[in-house]
Parts: sequence; structure tokens; C-alpha cells
Amino acid sequence: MNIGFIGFGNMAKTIANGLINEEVTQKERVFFSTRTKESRQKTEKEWGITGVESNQAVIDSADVIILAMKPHQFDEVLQPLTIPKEKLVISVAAGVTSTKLEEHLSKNQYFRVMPNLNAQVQASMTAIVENKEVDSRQKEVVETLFSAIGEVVFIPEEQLSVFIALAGSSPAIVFLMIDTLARSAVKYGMSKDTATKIAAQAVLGSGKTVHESATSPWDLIDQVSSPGGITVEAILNLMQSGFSGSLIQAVDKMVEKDNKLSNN
Ligand SMILES: NC(=O)C1=CN([C@@H]2O[C@H](COP(=O)(O)OP(=O)(O)OC[C@H]3O[C@@H](n4cnc5c(N)ncnc54)[C@H](O)[C@@H]3O)[C@@H](O)[C@H]2O)C=CC1
Ligand SMILES: O=C(O)[C@@H]1CCC=N1
Repeated sequence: MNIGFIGFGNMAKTIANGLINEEVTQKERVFFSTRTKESRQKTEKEWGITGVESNQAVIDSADVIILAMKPHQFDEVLQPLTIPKEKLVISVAAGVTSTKLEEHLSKNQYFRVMPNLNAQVQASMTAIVENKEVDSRQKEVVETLFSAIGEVVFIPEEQLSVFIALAGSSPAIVFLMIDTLARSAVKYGMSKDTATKIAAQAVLGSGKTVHESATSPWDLIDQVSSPGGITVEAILNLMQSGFSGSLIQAVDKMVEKDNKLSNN
């Protein structure tokens, strides 16, 4: 299966890397376009995949086309293209609704998909928006591609905004938390590298515990918080200073922003 990327930035590179590493496709079967010849040649050299001269050439070369431009670039990019009905198109953009995509694509040839940056280590949490118009073979293709880079869930489009907050964007919040924890340890003389490694492993383990245990996160907090001990000091301090409230507000802001992009 030939896979083509229009927009070869952070997300496209992450997906391409996962698909090649997991041997879902081979380098020779991956195509991309860029806006300048220089960046096309640089990427070809670094990646060993094929850069083509135009976005139309990506469509012509690939069976599956992944649209990974910024949301505001969609109209400008899709307008001049001729996309045959038999090509499967996958948009990974936030804020570009099915209604918008259907201005350029047939109802039965596309999926909206939301992966996250952890696809870099085959640990994405990816949403595929249900599309009842596509056939089972196309559904299987999209599921196979994104299962190679992590977990996949099918959701209705109405839930995509909150999914983006919960999984598409949340890695940035977790990275901020890891960096802040590590930086706080630097204050006590630990090297940043060691502190980052320790904080990251604690977060990784905590995620695994939630995944693999039948206990809720709320009850796990109690298991860590020894009576009269150290952890409860932090939990109460964070509760007093509005930690949960800040996270709730952050989720609201992300949902609001996706809705705003979607309504443009
Ligand atoms: N970065 C992330 O963690 C995630 C991003 N996304 C979505 O992925 C999409 C891309 O985001 P990023 O990779 O972060 O942005 P990016 O800015 O790294 O990549 C966008 C790429 O599109 C290229 N581009 C712009 N106009 C073009 C044109 N006319 N023809 C060909 N290429 C063109 C740019 O040169 C750039 O390489 C967005 O729609 C975003 O919502 C989705 C999930 C996670
Ligand atoms: O920040 C963004 O708009 C994209 C959507 C999910 C992650 N990055």
C-alpha cells in the first residue's frame, strides 16, 4: 500500500516513522510533498522516502493520503486537487470537520483521525471518527495503519473536541508536568537529566498502574498517601491551590478552541 503525506511536519513525520518502524509499509512506498525544493531534498536525504513535486503528485502516487497540514491550510491545499473516489483520505487535523472535508471529498472516501505525539514510540492514543459511509475494507485499512502506532478507539465526531483535549493535546500537559517536577528537583541539586528520567518513569508507571489495576485513580491517591506522611501534604496543597480547577479550565479552553476552529 502506497502512503502519501500532504504536509510533512511534526505529526506526519511521527506517523510515517511509526508505520515504517512497524513495517506496515516500506520507505519506498511513502511519498510526501513540501512547499520548497530545499526542504523536499533535505527530507528525502534524512528519511529515504520519496518527495514529489506537488500535492497532486502525492495523490497520484498513493493509495492512502494522509492530510497533515494546519487546519487553516485545508481549503487552499484541497481546492486545486483532483482526488479520485477510490483513494482513501485520512485527515489528522483538529478543527476541520466532516462537513468541511465533504466540500472537497466524497462521503465514502475519508476518515477523520486524531493521533498524538506518542506515536513516536508506538504509544499513541488515536481516535478514528466513525464514518458509516465507508466500506469495511477501508475501515480495516485505517484501523491497521493507526493500530501500528498505538491504541485505537472509534468515536462519534461530537466527542472529538474533548478527545483532542484528553489525548491529542494532553501529552503537552504531561510533558509540562514532567519538566516542572524535574526542574523542582534541580533546585535541590539533582541533575536535570537524572531528574527528568526519574519523573518520566514515575509518570509512565502511574499510567501503567491505572491501565492495569481495577482501582480508580481516586483510590490510588489514597494508597500513596500514608497517614501523617509526605504525599498528603502535596495533595492537600495542590487541592488548595486549584490544581484540579486549572486542569478543568485547560480542558474547557481546548474544547472551546477546537469548536472555534471547527466553526470557521
Ligand atoms: N502535533 C501534534 O501533536 C498533533 C497534530 N495534529 C494535527 O496535525 C496537523 C499538523 O500539525 P503539526 O504536524 O503539528 O504541524 P507542522 O506545522 O509541524 O506541520 C504542517 C506541515 O504542513 C506543511 N504545509 C503547509 N502548507 C502546505 C502546502 N500548501 N502543501 C504542502 N505542505 C504544506 C508545512 O510546511 C508543515 O511541514 C494539524 O492539523 C494538527 O491539528 C493532530 C494530532 C496531534
Ligand atoms: O495543538 C494542536 O492544535 C494539535 C491538535 C492536537 C495536538 N496538536
